Amino acid sequence: MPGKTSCSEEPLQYLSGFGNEFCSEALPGALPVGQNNPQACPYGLYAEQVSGTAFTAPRRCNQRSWLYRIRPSVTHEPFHPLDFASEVFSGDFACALITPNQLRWRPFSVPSEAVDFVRGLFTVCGAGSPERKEGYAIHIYTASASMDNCCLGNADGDLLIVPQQGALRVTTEFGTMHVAPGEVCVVQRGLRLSVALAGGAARGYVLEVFGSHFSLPDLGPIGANGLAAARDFLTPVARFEERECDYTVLHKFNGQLFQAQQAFSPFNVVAWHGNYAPYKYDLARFCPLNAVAFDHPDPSVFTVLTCPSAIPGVATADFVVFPPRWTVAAHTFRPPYYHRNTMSEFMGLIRGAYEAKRDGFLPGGASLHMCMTPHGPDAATFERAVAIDGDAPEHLPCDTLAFMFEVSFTPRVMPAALASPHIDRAYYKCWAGLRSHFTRDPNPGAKAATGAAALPAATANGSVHDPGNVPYATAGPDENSEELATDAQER
Ligand SMILES: O=C(O)Cc1cc(O)ccc1O
Ligand SMILES: [Fe+2]
Repeated sequence: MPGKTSCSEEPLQYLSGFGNEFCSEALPGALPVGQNNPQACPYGLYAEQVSGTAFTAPRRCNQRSWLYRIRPSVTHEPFHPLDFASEVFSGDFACALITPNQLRWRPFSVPSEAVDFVRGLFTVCGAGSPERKEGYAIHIYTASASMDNCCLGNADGDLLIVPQQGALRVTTEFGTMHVAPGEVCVVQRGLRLSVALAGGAARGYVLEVFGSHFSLPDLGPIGANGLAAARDFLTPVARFEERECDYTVLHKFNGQLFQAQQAFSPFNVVAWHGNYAPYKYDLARFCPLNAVAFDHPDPSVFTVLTCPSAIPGVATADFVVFPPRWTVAAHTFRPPYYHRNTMSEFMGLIRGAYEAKRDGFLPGGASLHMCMTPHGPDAATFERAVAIDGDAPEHLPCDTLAFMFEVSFTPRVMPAALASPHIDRAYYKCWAGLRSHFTRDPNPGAKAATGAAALPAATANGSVHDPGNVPYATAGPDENSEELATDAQER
């Protein structure tokens, strides 16, 4: 292998803080002092700015970094379109499908053949347009191989990566991050990343936002502390390799993938400074706040990161986590309430079970509830929740870790996602056992009337007429038969 590799064996180090002005140099004195682009940079490096906001964005939200690198990014062959799997990995939702039905997918399977992070990306849904810099896309990745002399730069927006299985080693121009299940990372628009597997076969979720960047939510009356703390966000330190090789730069631009060759590794940044840099966060550090007297608060109380839209208080997308915690609300139906929202909700499960659905919603699977699509706890959860001692504190299992991408634009669903063999066409039946407990007695005594003993057992589907929950071309006479979805991508 020509060239030499620097710094590759050192343990990974991080800088702590959210949105800070960081400085990092892998060689002493590599950062110019007092100016950004001297006539000649230390060590003969090239200066390159990458801006994440308009030059003129207000100072409080202006983001940019300066990179000092061995060769500049511009040194590459022309980009050529790459059309692999464009029907499963996309940013174009014009032809995607609309459905008001509740959707759920069983865990997406990791391919047995060698598939890397980018080739294993599978778009589930999205809305808006990367071209207009508004909206988002939600993807699943399943990977069985590391990206090899290959990186991805995403001109379309920021990527929030949520590993569910298998740790990732995410190398960026700013340094390398180890991101295990239970942690998340953000790689912003335009910053190149190469994903290596650091824990075997990998599966996880990606939220891509086309407009603004992620920020920490305001805490309002909560005060100055709680939820995600700024100091728990970790940005990698500068770390470079000087490697001449045949290198492939993948570039996603307006939803399409392009590829260019260059003769060196792009991870050749010896020093950098600025506030536009990738970061990771351990969800175990999230400090949840919740009801300590009664009633179930809205899930926004669990917001880790928010990507604001132009409308105050309306996020393009919120990243919300449901962590292990005590649930103590008295005389309260403790699981999520039944609801219909103007925002749409994509949910994933990193581990354990989710409080509203202990069955059927599995780690590595997903659910999607559209704008005003009714949903809530399944029948078994309802029965359990009304039967328990409503005042006794309960600790939700320590291994539970569900999350939600709560989005404003109503998503369209990719045809391949609807045709996926993992789609659970019987999902709607989990609510079939929710029967009427209505009585003309205004005070029937909550437990006696609605407790588990008084309820008819939830039938899985028995007497319920099956109208077909997902009326698409791919739905056959037996909607639960996986064999029917022969044209679906096995992801
Ligand atoms: O649908 C869900 O399970 C997510 C959710 C959780 C909650 O505690 C309240 C509302 C809500 O949408
Ligand atoms: Fe919900």
